Amino acid sequence: MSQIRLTKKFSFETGHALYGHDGKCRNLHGHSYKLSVTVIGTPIDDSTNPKYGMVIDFSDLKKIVKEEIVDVFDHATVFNGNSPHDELANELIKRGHHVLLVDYQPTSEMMVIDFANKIQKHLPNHIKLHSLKLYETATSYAEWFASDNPS
Ligand SMILES: Nc1nc2c(c(=O)[nH]1)N=C([C@H](O)[C@H](O)COP(=O)(O)OP(=O)(O)OP(=O)(O)O)CN2
Ligand SMILES: [Zn+2]
Repeated sequence: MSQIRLTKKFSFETGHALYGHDGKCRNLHGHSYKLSVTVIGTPIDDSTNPKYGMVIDFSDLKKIVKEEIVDVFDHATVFNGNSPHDELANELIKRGHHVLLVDYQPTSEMMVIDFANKIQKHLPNHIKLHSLKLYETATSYAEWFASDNPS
């Protein structure tokens, strides 16, 4: 049976600041992130299986990505918890804001690595994460490919 790549697209609005950056991105600002998630596998060959002909039901892929990424990052502000921004973040959390303290600099590169790890943990064994593409702006994106990152 052929290997097929399947892609679903997501979007979410997230704020961030790059502590120590030597340009405008050190300031608190936000993006309308666009994330494309591509998995690879063979379509189910059992006509009695309700998922017959599918690599993965798009709605099952959506559930994983929504729970792990979209619902967590949407309308949140992401700060590098390993930087002095942790003080500001903790003050915002105390005041009831949706803040994420991550253990990395929240660039598109580092976010796409985090997302790959989160998605991989929830995929069934027979389906592999092929790649992720994360648009931070209309003209800037980071990509993660499984083939570039053998485990
Ligand atoms: N390698 C990276 N460089 C930058 C990142 C990043 O995540 N990885 N992030 C930023 C800023 O957060 C922000 O995304 C600005 O990006 P930029 O493409 O410079 O945005 P512009 O609005 O200037 O885009 P134009 O389309 O060129 O106007 C900075 N760098
Ligand atoms: Zn930015």
